[in-house]
Amino acid sequence: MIKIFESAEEVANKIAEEMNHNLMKDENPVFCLASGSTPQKGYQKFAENVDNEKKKLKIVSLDEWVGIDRDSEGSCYQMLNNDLFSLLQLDEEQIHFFNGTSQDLQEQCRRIDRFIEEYPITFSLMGVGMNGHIGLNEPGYPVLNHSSIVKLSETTKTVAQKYFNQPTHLEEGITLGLQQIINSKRVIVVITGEHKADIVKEIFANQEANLPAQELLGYDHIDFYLDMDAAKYISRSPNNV
Ligand SMILES: O=C(O)[C@H](O)[C@@H](O)[C@H](O)[C@H](O)COP(=O)(O)O
Repeated sequence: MIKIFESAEEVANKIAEEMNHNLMKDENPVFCLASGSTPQKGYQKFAENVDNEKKKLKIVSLDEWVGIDRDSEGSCYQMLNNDLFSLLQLDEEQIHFFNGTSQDLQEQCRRIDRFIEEYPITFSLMGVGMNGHIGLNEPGYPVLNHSSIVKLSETTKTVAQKYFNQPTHLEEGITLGLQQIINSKRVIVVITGEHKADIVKEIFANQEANLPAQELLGYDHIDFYLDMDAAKYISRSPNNV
């Protein structure tokens, strides 16, 4: 389902509601969460109202920049830590993240893949890149079944500079495979802001575009939540399209 909300604020409320619902309903909740700007407010709203149920939560890494230390500004870990983990005061054992500075990145992939086999993802929240990427599954790659090291597109390298406080050299990322995200029990994909309106049009109106985000269309357990700004070329009113 594609649902269009009046504002980004309403999308943030929906994110918090979905997270809360999925935390309560599963005995062993395993969340896979995008970092980045889109879900920040939703995470904060979720953190404001969550109770002791958070103790049963496990977090599995979606992606990380290769070569960027997890504790440095702009790493995927650091963004999620600021927006969610620290607010929830999660224990270190609850968080299972790729280490982008490891000497053995393949082992990082295998470690996270083993974790997912043991603890299947119950809830994934994805953003969409300006080039239609999901996690760091970039356009041009086949649908990946496992965690992988990928070459970043020029768009991703440029856009990602907004996360860093100084120009940062990025070439590769480590990411869950698109198929692993699709295999989650429940997935929501969140897109907000006028700057995403062009890519939204491509995703929903250009079947030839071959974008990673398009691989998530057509599943009953995957919903897309957009605000009116992002949806401006595909709809004139808040609604389902
Ligand atoms: O940051 C991440 O963890 C994801 O890899 C990435 O896919 C992100 O969700 C999009 O690039 C959108 O980013 P914004 O929300 O910052 O636009």
